Amino acid sequence: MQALLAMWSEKFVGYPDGSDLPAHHDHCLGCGPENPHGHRLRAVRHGDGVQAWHTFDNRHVGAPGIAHGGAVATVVDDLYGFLLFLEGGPAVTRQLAVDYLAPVLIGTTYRLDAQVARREGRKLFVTAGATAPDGRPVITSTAVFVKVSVEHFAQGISPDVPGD
Ligand SMILES: CCCCCCCC(=O)SCCNC(=O)CCNC(=O)[C@H](O)C(C)(C)COP(=O)(O)OP(=O)(O)OC[C@H]1O[C@@H](n2cnc3c(N)ncnc32)[C@H](O)[C@@H]1OP(=O)(O)O
Repeated sequence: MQALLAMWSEKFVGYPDGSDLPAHHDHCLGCGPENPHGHRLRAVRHGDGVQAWHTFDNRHVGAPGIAHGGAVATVVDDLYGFLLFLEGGPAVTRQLAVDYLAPVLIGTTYRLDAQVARREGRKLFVTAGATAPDGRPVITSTAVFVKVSVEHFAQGISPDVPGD
């Protein structure tokens, strides 16, 4: 728990516009560099939001040549997680909606953007989208994140799980 507290306090600091944002942790399915099944999403601060460029590979295939919808949702959910570094503290996904406007193709690089649309008490209402190289939107999303204390994450800590 102490290590977790230390990790959070190191990461929830100010990030200038355009700077790289850190992974949530090394084994995070969305962005962890040590997760062999993960997406290794990298994101930067972009104004008051976050931006990423992402390419799905054959580990994430659904229909041939097309990214699995769940994989796309994972990346969008994790992208929202980068907004929390700008908010200054942790929160978790309470509700996530994804509109799939067009197939997300394996091997194509998409631009993803996310921002906080509204804050209400402990809730963050966030929006995101992904754009194809020709500028077409391929997904849009909304979500509700709820701010939590670091103690929330103690529920998942086990000595047998890598990264804990
Ligand atoms: C540092 C983070 C890394 C980010 C990684 C990427 C993101 C993730 O994968 S997070 C992991 C997945 N998410 C989770 O595990 C969260 C599981 N859920 C929980 O733990 C709890 O529901 C928790 C702590 C969020 C809130 O619990 P609880 O305090 O009982 O409140 P709950 O009844 O669920 O509702 C919370 C608020 O959301 C509101 N709410 C719920 N659904 C909706 C909705 N669809 N639209 C609008 N508001 C909603 C509720 O009305 C409530 O509002 P208020 O604060 O005004 O009362």
